[in-house]
Amino acid sequence: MTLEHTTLRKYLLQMQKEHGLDQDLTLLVEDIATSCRIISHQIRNGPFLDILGATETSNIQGETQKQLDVIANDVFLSHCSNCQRVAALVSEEMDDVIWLKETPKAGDYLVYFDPLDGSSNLNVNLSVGSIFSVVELEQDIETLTNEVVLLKGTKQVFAGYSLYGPSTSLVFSTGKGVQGFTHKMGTGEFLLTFPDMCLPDSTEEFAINASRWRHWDETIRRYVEECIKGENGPRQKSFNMRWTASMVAEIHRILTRGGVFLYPVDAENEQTGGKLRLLYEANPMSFIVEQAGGRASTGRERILGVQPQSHHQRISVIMGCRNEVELIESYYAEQT
Ligand SMILES: O=P(O)(O)OC[C@H]1O[C@](O)(COP(=O)(O)O)[C@@H](O)[C@@H]1O
Ligand SMILES: [Mg+2]
Ligand SMILES: [Mg+2]
Repeated sequence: MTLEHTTLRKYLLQMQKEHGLDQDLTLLVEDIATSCRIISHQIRNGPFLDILGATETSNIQGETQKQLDVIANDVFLSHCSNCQRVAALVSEEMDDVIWLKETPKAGDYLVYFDPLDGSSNLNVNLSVGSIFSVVELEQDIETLTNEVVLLKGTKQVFAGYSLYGPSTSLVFSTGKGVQGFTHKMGTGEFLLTFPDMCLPDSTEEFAINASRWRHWDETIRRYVEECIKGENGPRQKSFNMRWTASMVAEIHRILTRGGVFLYPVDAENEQTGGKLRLLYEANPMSFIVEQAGGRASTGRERILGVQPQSHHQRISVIMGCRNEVELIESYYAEQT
């Protein structure tokens, strides 16, 4: 049977049958897909509902919340709590871990999410997304502490994102490659439109917020400078650059046509460890990128191997086509 245009339900059932995908995880993935469908609808009707603006509240990271950050968070909260195996939820928009079980057991799930990524793009009608990740507990838990949710990205059993662009995409991995679905207007189904998404090893496109040049360390400056020098520089080829200020849009473009994405730790953000959050931005995207054949690194180590220290921890992020990420890692190795 060809998988092309298979519905999400059919794909998940096939994964259950052929790869032993857990039935509860299947239900959770469907709840996540429902959340994305609802959020997509809210975003597309945002101007009518007058919900594109800011709230008067800030999240734990000190960022002003958009109304849709809060709405999207509520949607994820209510739908991801449906699955009986979910023990806890961790969100960019919530200060604390939300515990759904008092005594979680081995096999229960922890769900991490950035309900709306790139939300500064909302009121200019550019792409935003949601990012999500699921980890399975390896042991029974007797005391509920934040340490319980501080698990390495290598422990993820599912990670994905939804991109609310010209169409709504749902891209995820259960550890068996990366599958891209598109929300079909009219029926509301997610259909498999981009099976087995793969990254090429090389690229001629990079993505970085170049306005931060003055804050970068010498490795990042060297890498970007060499790209910009084009055919006559050490790379001997011409590079293109993109920056959409939405990690989801950025990674989706890279999965589709190659590239490398950088949001490195720099002199301005080093006190917090970088800009992007490890548990619900860097880890899920690293899982996807690795599953598509790419590489995800802090510049000095594999992101998925980093032991989290706190649930809103930030980290340096360099991910995408393997050759570029390895080149930057080799530059960092030379620096020390
Ligand atoms: O505004 P900057 O510094 O370019 O940062 C853009 C980055 O910040 C983020 O928007 C952070 O995500 P949130 O909108 O979830 O806070 C990334 O998606 C994006 O890569
Ligand atoms: Mg984000
Ligand atoms: Mg966000």
